[in-house]
Amino acid sequence: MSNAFIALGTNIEPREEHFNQAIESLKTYSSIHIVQMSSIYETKPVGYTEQADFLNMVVQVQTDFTPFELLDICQQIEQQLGRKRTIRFGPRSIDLDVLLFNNNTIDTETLTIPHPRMHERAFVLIPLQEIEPNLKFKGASLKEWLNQLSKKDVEDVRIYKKAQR
Ligand SMILES: Nc1ncnc2c1ncn2[C@@H]1O[C@H](COP(=O)(O)OP(=O)(O)OP(=O)(O)O)[C@@H](O)[C@H]1O
Ligand SMILES: Nc1nc2c(c(=O)[nH]1)N=C(CO)CN2
Repeated sequence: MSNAFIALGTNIEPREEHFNQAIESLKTYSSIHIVQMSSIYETKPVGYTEQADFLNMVVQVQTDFTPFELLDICQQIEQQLGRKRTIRFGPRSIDLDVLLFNNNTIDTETLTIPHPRMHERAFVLIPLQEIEPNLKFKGASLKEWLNQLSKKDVEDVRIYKKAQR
């Protein structure tokens, strides 16, 4: 069994429903077990700022799939939920990014692990820190990566719905 973290993002309504459907779709695979889910955070758009606020969260899964198979499943779920690719970093009904897969480093045309932009995204690091506070990647802890970000980036990530534990 491998251990992986997947980041979810949405900024098209019904946002929470998109998360619910994506998680239900992940659960339909007998080779994917959801181990932990973060709270849901409401976050200011990063990159392309003229768009609605996002909901973001991170889930930890155990899986028998390869990283490439897991990426493929994430992309199938995006398609099912009507993801359209128009503006880069623009609005989306759902985005599922594979953040980490065991301690693997992968650098191919279609898949990069660790996710190439995760270390600069408070909307990823904060939910990840909630469920796996001691995690390290690319030689630094989540706290160290977060300390590199601006105060505003961190403040722009707010709890929207606390996880039930
Ligand atoms: N770790 C990864 N997780 C998801 N997609 C990845 C990863 N590494 C590379 N990719 C590639 O990135 C491509 C673009 O992904 P996508 O359209 O979701 O980008 P985006 O959501 O607009 O931006 P970002 O990748 O910064 O979140 C995908 O087709 C996929 O092949
Ligand atoms: N707050 C926030 N901003 C973003 C997000 C996201 O998920 N949340 N995703 C992006 C492209 O992947 C671009 N900008």
